[in-house]
Amino acid sequence: MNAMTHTHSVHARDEVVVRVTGGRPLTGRVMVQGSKNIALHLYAAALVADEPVTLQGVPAILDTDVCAQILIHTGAHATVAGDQFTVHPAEHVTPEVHPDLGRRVRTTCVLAAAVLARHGRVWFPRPGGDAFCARLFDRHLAAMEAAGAVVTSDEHGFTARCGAPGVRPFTVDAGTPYGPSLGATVTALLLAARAPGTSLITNPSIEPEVTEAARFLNERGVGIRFDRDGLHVTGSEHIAGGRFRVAGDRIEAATMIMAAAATGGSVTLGGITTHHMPTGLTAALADAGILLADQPGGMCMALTGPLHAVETATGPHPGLPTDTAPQLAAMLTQAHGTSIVAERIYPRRDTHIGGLTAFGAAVSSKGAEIYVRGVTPLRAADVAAEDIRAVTALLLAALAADGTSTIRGMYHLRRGYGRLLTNLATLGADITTLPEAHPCP
Ligand SMILES: CC(=O)N[C@H]1[C@@H](OP(=O)(O)OP(=O)(O)OC[C@H]2O[C@@H](n3ccc(=O)[nH]c3=O)[C@H](O)[C@@H]2O)O[C@H](CO)[C@@H](O)[C@@H]1O
Ligand SMILES: C=C(OP(=O)(O)O)C(=O)O
Repeated sequence: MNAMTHTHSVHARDEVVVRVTGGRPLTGRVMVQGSKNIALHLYAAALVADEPVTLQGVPAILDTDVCAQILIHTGAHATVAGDQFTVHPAEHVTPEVHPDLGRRVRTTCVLAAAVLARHGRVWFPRPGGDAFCARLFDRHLAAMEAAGAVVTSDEHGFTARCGAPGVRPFTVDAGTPYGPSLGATVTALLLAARAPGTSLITNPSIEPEVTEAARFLNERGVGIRFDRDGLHVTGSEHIAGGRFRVAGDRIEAATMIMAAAATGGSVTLGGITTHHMPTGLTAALADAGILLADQPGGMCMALTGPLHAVETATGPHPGLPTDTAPQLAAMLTQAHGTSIVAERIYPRRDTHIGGLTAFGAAVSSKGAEIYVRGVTPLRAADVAAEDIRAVTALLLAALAADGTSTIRGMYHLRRGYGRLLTNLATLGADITTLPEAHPCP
């Protein structure tokens, strides 16, 4: 019998609204959670192991709960103890990614690749996650086909099936018109990890999600070498288990730094160092007037003076992460001058603009570019967020605004942040959560 202690119900979208009274500088020290996106890719990587794997420092968020249930649905035994997630390989496998839960998270294809790598066949639905624009997954299917699977689609999803003896060594390109695909690189890594021979992934992503998944596999017997041709992966017949720690969440860290900067405060963060922060992010922050420095057990930030406008663009690691651009736009409402934040990973990612405008921000978009004019005094607003980073951009605006704001769409926050609201309150934010009032029938 599989056992799991849930921190969330994975089925109910039981909502709360958040009330924020802005205008208080955020100051103090808090811990960042383990990285959402690294953890989610490691949940998939844990499925290719032949022995129990314990992931330490797992964030208590909806997406990790959903992924845990997906692993259990495949037949794996999973337990949670505090921030540790342990998965034991399945004795009796159900080679499918749960049809409903698989539509809730983005890593569906990566999870499917792990099942295919171990068991030679899998069914999976179309991936979920945020829907701010079309998010393609053709390179994931290409990797499965290159590894010898025949991939067919039905009304609800896809079947990938290899002949005996399962996945074979392959070459696949992880490049897309928007740069290397993070997810497809991990999909290819997991397939190659169990293929008998050496595979080559050309144009691989080098996001921390990839390098941590590669380190996880390498420590467990998979040969991994990176050179100018790409990632060379030599599969292993036996992939060991054991413990692996999830790195700190650089996106949550960036969010708290920007919230502190927008409110004229200063924070120290435990569980993360400047080494975890991509240089594209630290450069944009430095241009805005925010400096980061390591401290024992963490990192601190300081403002060099009033915030300045910046011109920056998201990009592949170590560029400015796309997952920080909405929060950056919110912070830049409090910077002097006109900023431009261009989105280069997605054709469009601007669901935060409407909400920021409701706070009185002078924000607009033209194609993939977002323009922010500051300094604009923000006023309280009643807004709803549509996705995970838009919700934190709106929270950040509320923290900098005059008066009490209401933010809806907390389902998106719960997907990726386990204790952001608690952390912000510890730093001095005036935040309360209330059950959402439902209209009378
Ligand atoms: C490189 C990068 O910054 N990746 C981001 C991407 O990861 P995620 O893994 O979700 O997305 P990918 O890195 O695969 O996608 C990057 C781009 O490539 C395109 N694409 C992707 C796969 C594919 O098969 N074909 C294709 O064309 C996507 O539509 C997108 O425009 O979104 C996550 C959530 O916001 C972020 O945490 C990641 O940092
Ligand atoms: C968009 C994000 O998540 P997902 O890929 O899970 O939708 C994100 O982490 O910013």
